[in-house]
Amino acid sequence: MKNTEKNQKKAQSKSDKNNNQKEQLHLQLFSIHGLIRGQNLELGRDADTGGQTKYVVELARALGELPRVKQVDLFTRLVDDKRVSSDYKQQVEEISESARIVRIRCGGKRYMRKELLWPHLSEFVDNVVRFNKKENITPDLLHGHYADAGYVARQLSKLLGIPYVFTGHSLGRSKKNSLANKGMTEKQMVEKFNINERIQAEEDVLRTAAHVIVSTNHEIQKQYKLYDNCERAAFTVIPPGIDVDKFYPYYYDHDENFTKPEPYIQARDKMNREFERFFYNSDKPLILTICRPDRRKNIQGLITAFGENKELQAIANLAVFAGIRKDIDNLDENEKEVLTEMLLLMDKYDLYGKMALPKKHDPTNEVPELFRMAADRQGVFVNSAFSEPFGITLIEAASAGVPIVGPDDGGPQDIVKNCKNGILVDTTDSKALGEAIKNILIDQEKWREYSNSGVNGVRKHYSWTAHAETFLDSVDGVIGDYQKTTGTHGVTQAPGWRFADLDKMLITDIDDTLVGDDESLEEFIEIMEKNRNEVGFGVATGRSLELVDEILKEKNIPVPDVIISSVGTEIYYGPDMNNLSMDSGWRSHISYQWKPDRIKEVLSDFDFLEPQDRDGERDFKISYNMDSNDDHLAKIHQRLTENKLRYQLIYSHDAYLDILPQRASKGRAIQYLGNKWDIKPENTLVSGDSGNDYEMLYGKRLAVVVGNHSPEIERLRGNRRVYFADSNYAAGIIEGVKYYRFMDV
Ligand SMILES: O=c1ccn([C@@H]2O[C@H](COP(=O)(O)OP(=O)(O)O[C@H]3O[C@H](CO)[C@@H](O)[C@H](O)[C@H]3O)[C@@H](O)[C@H]2O)c(=O)[nH]1
Ligand SMILES: O=P(O)(O)OC[C@H]1O[C@](O)(CO)[C@@H](O)[C@@H]1O
Repeated sequence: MKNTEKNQKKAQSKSDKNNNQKEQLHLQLFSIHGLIRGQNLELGRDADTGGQTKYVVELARALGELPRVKQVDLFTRLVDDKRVSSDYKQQVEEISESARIVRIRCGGKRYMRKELLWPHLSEFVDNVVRFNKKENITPDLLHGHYADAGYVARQLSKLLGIPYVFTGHSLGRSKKNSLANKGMTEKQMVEKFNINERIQAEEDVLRTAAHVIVSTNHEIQKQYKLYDNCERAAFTVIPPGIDVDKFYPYYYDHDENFTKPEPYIQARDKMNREFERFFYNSDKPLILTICRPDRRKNIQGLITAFGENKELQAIANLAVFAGIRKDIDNLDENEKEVLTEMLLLMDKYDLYGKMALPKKHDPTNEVPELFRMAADRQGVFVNSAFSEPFGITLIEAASAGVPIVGPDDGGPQDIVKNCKNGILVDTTDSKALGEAIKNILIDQEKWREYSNSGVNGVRKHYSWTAHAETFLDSVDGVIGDYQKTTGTHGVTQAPGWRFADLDKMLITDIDDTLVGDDESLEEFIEIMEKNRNEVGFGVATGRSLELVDEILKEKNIPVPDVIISSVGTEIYYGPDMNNLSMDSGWRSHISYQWKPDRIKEVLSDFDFLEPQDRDGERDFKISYNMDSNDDHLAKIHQRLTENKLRYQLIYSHDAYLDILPQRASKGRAIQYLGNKWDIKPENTLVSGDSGNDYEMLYGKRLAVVVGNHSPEIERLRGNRRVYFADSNYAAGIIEGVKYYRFMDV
């Protein structure tokens, strides 16, 4: 299908969608950290696998069940690492008829903690763009989960012209405050958690997301209120749901007509045996906690509360399920600290025989069963976190019929208001925590009341089906927002609208290639415009963006679809010269090991280098004037390598020296564009005239060297995919276009 037709159809289908609410939707969810799969989630495996992991899988399934939804893609990171299951290296995993997990490469193959993923997020964005183009998908809505996926969804939204919504799960500013209260310095937080980048991403998301979905009102009032852009965000409160079939009430087991599923029978048996290993008397009421081994969960507070309260120790046992571990020594520093402190406290209060710290458990069958075991033993579930954005464990406990004790800060306040299933306390006060637990344990009537109303409250307030329906209702208007960004010809400013359908592009150098002869330039423009629907038009030049603008205006050249400027260090998308969008993925790609200040510093004593005026300098280009002298170049190379700096030197016209990041060049920028938008090198025609075009002309692309080329480019002659035109300037490009039969002439 011709691209004009494709674009029209696409615009038509989008406007149909806006008019016909019954049109089926394609939703894309993002939760980057990895270790997400359809079955047997490894919750609590580490600090990054917990409530959010479960939330996104269950949300994807629930959305996929709605009649109005055609497809849900849940994107996460592809991990190919012997230390984790091979399930995580499968690119696509169907998790229901209309929902699937799509795994995307970014930052190599190894599994890594989420804070280390920030430098690689642009790669994630680019690979999603490519995946969608290959699969011919134009999603209707993007949904980022957690700050990093918020960043990804925002970038995709800009590139593709599609609205996005955001769910935070846990917020950087709250974490920063709580770490500061614990005595951590800002420097440590930046080093360990990349906290400021995360907070900046959250601020940006609040400014630009179409909706911010939160689980509770408290999240808005107490957590998002800490953000400068809070007032600009459109919040929607929708609590998550729970699988009530899995977390069924404990008393079902006592009904002779109920057939307990086999996996739960086995799970109970196994957990009973586990308790036998730890407890003197494992029939005593059980104080249960299940959480990630994260300092914020304040497990130490709970052990202290139990340790300090002899009465509590006399009436109950404490079981702490804090993730899964083999060897604490091999864990990440934060988890290691939490677990070590737990063991030290157990020893300090001599809790042997009264406290269990099992090394592993299975979140799929054993966790639901553990809640029921706690209920059967007339126990209590405790979430002792300092604060909790929501607290899925509290609704799991409610659903199974265990009363709860939780923090009087955050989501638990909404949960207890709805479910009336327990007591909230200041969890930093270990005495109060211990007393609250004891008060439920010793009061049978209260226990039963909390247990029953928890079971009923969860079924009334926390359903994934209701969540998914409310979600769709609230984003309905947003999906219609396409039109707001639609330009006069039905094409939006977002490059995705143009590039998602393009299979071919022509990219040319400007000076002495595209311009030089006005007559043939005019002819070239005519040909290009005639083919513009099928073929993207780009320029790749040493000029800065401002100078590109100047020459385009001077020569009446239509605004290209893409401008690669400043020797390949910047990529911009048209079509509106006053509103170009920069490719931030490219920016982030070339920023790798780029240390401009350090470069300037180590070269500062070379008096043969004269810095060019500030106009010549860009974020990714340092420019000097320098007389021709081989010795000078050698000295610069030596100085930069001695200082272990990564760079490229481009010396031109025997006068100008540009120092660029190692990864930047016109050729690599074109290759990057081809990869991102899935345009094959064989469908990319490039043209140039001089030495600084050499690297973009060499390779698999269809290259055209214009007749008026400089001698240094002669070395390309004889290459299969390099055509040397006889004609000069734009006429040479036209000759090359004809030679390759690249487009209608
Ligand atoms: O060793 C463990 C630890 C946790 N879990 C499970 O993991 C989930 C934990 O969820 P939650 O209690 O909500 O805590 P977080 O992991 O901290 O989740 C974050 O994201 C959730 C979803 O938005 C919010 O409810 C939380 O407040 C927020 O901190 C629950 O299903 C637990 O049963 C296990 O199975 N085993
Ligand atoms: O401590 P943080 O960085 O706020 O993150 C909380 C973590 O808990 C999770 O719920 C784990 O699934 C994720 O949201 C996140 O990885």
